[in-house]
Amino acid sequence: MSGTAGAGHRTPVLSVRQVSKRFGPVEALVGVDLVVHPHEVVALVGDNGAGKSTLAKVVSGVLQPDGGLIELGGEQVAITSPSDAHQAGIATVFQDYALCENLDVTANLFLGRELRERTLMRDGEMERVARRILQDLTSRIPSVRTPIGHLSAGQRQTVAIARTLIGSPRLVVLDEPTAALSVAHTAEVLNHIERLRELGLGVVLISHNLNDVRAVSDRIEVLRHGRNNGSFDARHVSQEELLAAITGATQVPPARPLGAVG
Ligand SMILES: Nc1ncnc2c1ncn2[C@@H]1O[C@H](COP(=O)(O)OP(=O)(O)OP(=O)(O)O)[C@@H](O)[C@H]1O
Repeated sequence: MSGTAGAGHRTPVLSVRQVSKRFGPVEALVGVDLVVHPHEVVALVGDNGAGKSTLAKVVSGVLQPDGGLIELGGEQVAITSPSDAHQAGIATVFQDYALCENLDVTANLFLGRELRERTLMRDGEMERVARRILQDLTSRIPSVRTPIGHLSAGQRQTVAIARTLIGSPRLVVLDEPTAALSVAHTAEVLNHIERLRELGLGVVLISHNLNDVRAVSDRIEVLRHGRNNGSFDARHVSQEELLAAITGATQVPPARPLGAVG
């Protein structure tokens, strides 16, 4: 168990320590830890209601944790809003993609962050950056001027992922990026995730699809009932071991509180 493939001794891009979040009587997260290094894809898996999306929302500033701490690049931060998260270099793709159908690829990539010279939009520059980002992802979208409404589900996911590369991201969080995609489109999205790793980013991949997760991640973190329930090197873990951790057939002992000794 436990692995940090490719992580070496570098400072983690993200360290979540003992984070908790409660919704009334529901303990969505209880003392959860999550560490992601540059050049590392960490998958977050777990059954329905395990707390995966809640953790993604805490890291991306959509929700505020009740306890625990978050470090970026080794420094403790308070991420009090999505715009805080963006400024800190955290980009998240939620399941709804949040794209505008009637706008083209370039306009969607820069939505709300358009490049301007005084009041004029720098269309040429935005198109140039859009083309470069799509190239970086080895995307097959034919033109950055294509309206989103004309793209396939897989291409829309590509645009949503490409959008994370606007600005200076260091961590990309993807919530179920291959749900509802065909086999071919899934392969394309997994390829984009590998490109994000090659570009040096840390990636958190939330997925129910264990085949996808094992294909692309370095490490797999299991959540169960809002708690960490196993950390696995993706190269060596078996499907059975993962399923056992997800379903609770194997359980990890409760984490020791921060600062505890002995
Ligand atoms: N806004 C909310 N209000 C109340 N309860 C919530 C809220 N968001 C999540 N929960 C509860 O918190 C727990 C964790 O939910 P979460 O969506 O994080 O799980 P998940 O692992 O992402 O599940 P799924 O795979 O089904 O999306 C669940 O019991 C869920 O019902």
